[in-house]
Amino acid sequence: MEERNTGITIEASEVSIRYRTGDFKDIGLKEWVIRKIRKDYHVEEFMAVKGVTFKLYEGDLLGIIGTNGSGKSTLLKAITGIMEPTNGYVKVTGQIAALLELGSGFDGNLTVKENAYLRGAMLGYTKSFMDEKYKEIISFSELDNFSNRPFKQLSTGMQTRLAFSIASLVQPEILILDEVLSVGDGAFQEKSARKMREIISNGATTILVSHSLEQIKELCNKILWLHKGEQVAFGDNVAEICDNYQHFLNGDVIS
Ligand SMILES: Nc1ncnc2c1ncn2[C@@H]1O[C@H](COP(=O)(O)OP(=O)(O)OP(=O)(O)O)[C@@H](O)[C@H]1O
Repeated sequence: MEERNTGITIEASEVSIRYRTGDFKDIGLKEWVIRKIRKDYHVEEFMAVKGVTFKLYEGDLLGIIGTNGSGKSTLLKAITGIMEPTNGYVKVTGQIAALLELGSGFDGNLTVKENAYLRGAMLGYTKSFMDEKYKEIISFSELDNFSNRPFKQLSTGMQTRLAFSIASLVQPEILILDEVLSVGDGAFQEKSARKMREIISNGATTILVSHSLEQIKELCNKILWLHKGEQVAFGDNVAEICDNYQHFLNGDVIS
């Protein structure tokens, strides 16, 4: 197949990501001194992602699958720039709207409205833009009656709806969603899937981490399967890779 070079929005090349635990900044000065004296100071290193390589083009919707701890969220952190790859590189062309850990970027004691503005500011939206869009956000997330309630009174599903509504408000060039669409109820899942399709049909590249193979098959045109940080498969044969993964989960032997 002819290689297209234009329109690449995300390129991951041999990306490996290492976590270090127990080092100085993790344990603090006092514990470090004690462990040094006891000759019990070790830094543990752990490769969470190992040599992942893929390219995405405008309009691609990549689904990432893999069992717990396979490195999906860690890879997203490298794509969004929260973490630097230890080896390899990630090149991103375009503005990213990412919905990673739920609740991060929210303050439980502030109201829903104040949190919407706070989150908006974190995504780079101005106050006047938020003034203009707030009604749309609150109505899309079906939280019209909760505007002045403290954020901590919202259920996890409600929090997700708010976060999704804010992140998807503008037309991002790249949309990254980590396990968030499964949290809302069925009706909201449908609505957010519709919204995602709208964003994608306008040319955005989307990455979706999901444990729902049905959702991946329905939405994605590309798929990446990670296992213990390794790339088991990447391609556009979404149904086939999902089936192989299902066999793997069932414990069947794959020929
Ligand atoms: N801050 C950290 N320090 C050390 N190890 C970490 C850290 N965060 C994650 N890990 C480890 O890295 C590996 C990959 O974690 P990651 O969260 O990327 O997996 P995941 O595929 O997103 O899992 P899940 O499906 O459970 O969300 C796991 O073994 C995890 O324990």
